Amino acid sequence: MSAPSTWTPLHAKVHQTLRSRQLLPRQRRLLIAVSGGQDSLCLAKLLLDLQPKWNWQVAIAHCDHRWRADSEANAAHVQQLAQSWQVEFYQRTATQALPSEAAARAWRYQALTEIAQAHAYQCLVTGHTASDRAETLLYNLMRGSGADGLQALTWQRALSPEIMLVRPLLNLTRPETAQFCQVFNLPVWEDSTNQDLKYARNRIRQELLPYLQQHFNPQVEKALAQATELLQADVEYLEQAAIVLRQQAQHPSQRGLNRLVLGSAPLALQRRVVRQFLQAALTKALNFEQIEKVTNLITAPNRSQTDPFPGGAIAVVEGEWIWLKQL
Ligand SMILES: Nc1ncnc2c1ncn2[C@@H]1O[C@H](COP(=O)(O)OP(=O)(O)OP(=O)(O)O)[C@@H](O)[C@H]1O
Repeated sequence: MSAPSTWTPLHAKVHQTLRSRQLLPRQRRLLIAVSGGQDSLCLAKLLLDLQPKWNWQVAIAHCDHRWRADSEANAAHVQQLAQSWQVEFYQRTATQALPSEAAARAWRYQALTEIAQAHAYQCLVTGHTASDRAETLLYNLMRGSGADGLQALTWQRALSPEIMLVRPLLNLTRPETAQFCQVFNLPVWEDSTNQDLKYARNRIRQELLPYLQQHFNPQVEKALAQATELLQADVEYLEQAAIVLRQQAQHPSQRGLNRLVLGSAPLALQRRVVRQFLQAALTKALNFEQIEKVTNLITAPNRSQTDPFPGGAIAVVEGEWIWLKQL
């Protein structure tokens, strides 16, 4: 596949991470999501260089959101690079306007998952770094997320029963990927929207983080990425404990929660059980206030109830039970 190249400390670091976290097992079919930016080029080069050690089958996918005037040229650039590496290349182009960053992201993950499904790739691999983690943590903190929102950007998560999303570069910083690209002379495509300060993420990257670095902690990105790592382990543990408690508290009809069982549990678990219960029953993500109203019913007087949720159900106290009822 790729020409043998120098083995750098970054190769060793990623190889070690893959081993210790068992992120990309041997012989898997990997679909690498490449935007053309420094992080995903660094990722693609590293995985191609490590490929002989792991016997993966590797391909590259690019999504053209058609957001920027140069997006077609960007896609062609990535295609050419894939060709020069002699790697299978897939591309999707948006057919309708994507009105926001969130819409673009949702479309991109959908498109990448479809490619992976159609061609039996077991792992979709992205170039998210510790710097992305630090930015996401700050962004979510300012929106009032709980631990679950703060632990965003996990090393891996299932996109479907057959496909894992894997992020092997979460312990590299953006300066490290930039340097790597420079050393190997990788043709990075500069995304002009990265400079646009109307996007909150760019302001965090270009204004907030440099400020924190200068005035508080030169290693602030690493520190924030580490905080994410700690939160992730806590969230995993709490979610597991909540699943066990929910099994004890939930009525077999799945429409009721037992207040006596929940009453003696810590608030952190009560909230999680209520959220899991509501999400399963209403199949909608609910906001903090809605979850809080049901959690308060654990100790509320008999006959207390909530306002209707989207879809028209309410939660009502009847003796030792909280019931979800359709109005
Ligand atoms: N147009 C694209 N085509 C293919 N892959 C992409 C594209 N844009 C981003 N990616 C993948 O996603 C990774 C993260 O990119 P970026 O930080 O720009 O996206 P984001 O919108 O912040 O994503 P997320 O919500 O997943 O954090 C890249 O390293 C790359 O692997």
